[in-house]
Amino acid sequence: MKAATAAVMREIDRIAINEYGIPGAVLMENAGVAVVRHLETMLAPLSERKFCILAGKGNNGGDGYVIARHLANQGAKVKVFLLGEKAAVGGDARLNLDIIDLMGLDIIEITHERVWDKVKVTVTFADCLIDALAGTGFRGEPSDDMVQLIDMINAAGKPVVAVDIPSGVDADTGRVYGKAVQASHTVTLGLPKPGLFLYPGAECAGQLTVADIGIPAAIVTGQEIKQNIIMADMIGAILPRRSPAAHKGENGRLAVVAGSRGLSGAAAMTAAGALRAGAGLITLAAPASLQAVLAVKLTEVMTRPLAETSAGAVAQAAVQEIIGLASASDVLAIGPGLGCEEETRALVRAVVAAACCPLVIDADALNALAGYTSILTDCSALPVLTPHPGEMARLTGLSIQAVNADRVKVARQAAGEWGSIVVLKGARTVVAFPDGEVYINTSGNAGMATGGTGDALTGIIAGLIAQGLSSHDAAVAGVYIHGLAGDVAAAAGMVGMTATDLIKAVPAAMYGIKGY
Ligand SMILES: NC(=O)C1=CN([C@@H]2O[C@H](COP(=O)(O)OP(=O)(O)OC[C@H]3O[C@@H](n4cnc5c(N)ncnc54)[C@H](O)[C@@H]3O)[C@@H](O)[C@H]2O)[C@H](O)CC1
Ligand SMILES: [K+]
Repeated sequence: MKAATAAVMREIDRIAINEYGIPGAVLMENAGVAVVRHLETMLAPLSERKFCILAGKGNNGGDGYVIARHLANQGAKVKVFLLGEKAAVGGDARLNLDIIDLMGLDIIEITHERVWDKVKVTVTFADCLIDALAGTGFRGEPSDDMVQLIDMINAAGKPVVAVDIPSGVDADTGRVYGKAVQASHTVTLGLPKPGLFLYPGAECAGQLTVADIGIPAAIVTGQEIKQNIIMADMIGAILPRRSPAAHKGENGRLAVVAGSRGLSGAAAMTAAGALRAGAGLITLAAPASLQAVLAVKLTEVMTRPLAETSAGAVAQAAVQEIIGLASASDVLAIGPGLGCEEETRALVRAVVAAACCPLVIDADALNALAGYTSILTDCSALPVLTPHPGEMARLTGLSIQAVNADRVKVARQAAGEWGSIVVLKGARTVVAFPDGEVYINTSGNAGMATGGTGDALTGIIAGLIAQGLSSHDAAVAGVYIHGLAGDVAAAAGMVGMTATDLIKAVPAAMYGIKGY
């Protein structure tokens, strides 16, 4: 599903109005009617309900006046509070404000202190609050009076339906600079906005509905929209159907270079993730002293002992063997549990520079690339990097806070600079491509915030590449399947679920998407 930033939505709006001749008031009418239809599904019969509509001075408020008119026509009790003066409202919003004024609806301007008591009483006795304070036009920190109103809405304990986006949430980034409305439902207009899927905005949106407001489809398809939301149907179309006559050699050869003394689990989970994602033949190359334990842990995986340092990490002497293994493989996953010895880091850089198969680079291999990202642009196939925010901070020189403040922007910039696919992990993983295309994941849960889930993701993405998916499709499908497997595992209890539980749930997640 495509998602529109505020600027893209404005442009789509502009084309609909100026080039197709659809009056802005018609779009606003459609927007308001779409919200009322949603209210009917929630609160019928509307004639028995009391609504409090909190409107701003912009077009989001305009949608609110349309909603007020239709609710009043259906016999509902409606009070409208306007955050500002009527005189400050212009354009299509003014048109609709004037109509409800003529209808005799109660419109109260919040312009002086005395009004606040009235707001409080209305909010307290309403069955539902409509948040039409601000939408895509909202910028920065909310003003003091908006904060006061947001606090009142959030404290009311009532159903709150946000029009387009909860007020206070940045439509592009999901950032909340001060306070934001905590909606129970959001009806977003035309196209969903990225900020509804990225935290903390995603948490403010509640149950999300995308409403058609009559924008010609050709306008949307004609736009170069680079932001996408990953949903199950998209992944269903990506995943190949396995031939009934398939044999293991057709499902790809995959090599994993991972592990060091004390970190054998990371290596095992990467290989197991690939196995459960359906890879045909997997070779796990790890320091020689780990081979015996890994062979016992992973019955179906072949193991390859590598030369090791005195501390039990992969030694420089293993470089040719790994490059040879990569040549005989469809994909190489490298990094989990490799440790932080300088010798191993140099080896990682040598392998990344020389390997001629697609790479999935994670964990300690990413740390090895800090300061050396120029190697990535010379890789023969577009490498997939899977940093968590800490690794991303190390690679970019930004703070973790700065990475998380605008995950889409940071991932996109890195993907462009490094000529790589960047999978920035975390709640709502972002997948970014060098051409600026971005995918935001929607599956997964907080139970996945536990050791080993990142290793599993590396294995899953590599396992999909092994089966013939492009690195592009494997990255997008991999993050969704990984999150969905987490959701399947969490059904038996979210807190305390392990990466191994997630890995075991990968086949069920894929079955849910594709039916195999
Ligand atoms: N998607 C569409 O095609 C349509 C969208 N519609 C609705 O219009 C809004 C966007 O309207 P716009 O006039 O551009 O801005 P907003 O109403 O979202 O916001 C302006 C409003 O907010 C106030 N404001 C902005 N920042 C702050 C702040 N930091 N603190 C306090 N107040 C702030 C500003 O003063 C204005 O009052 C879109 O979301 C849809 O809901 C159309 O109705 C139909 C077509
Ligand atoms: K809103």
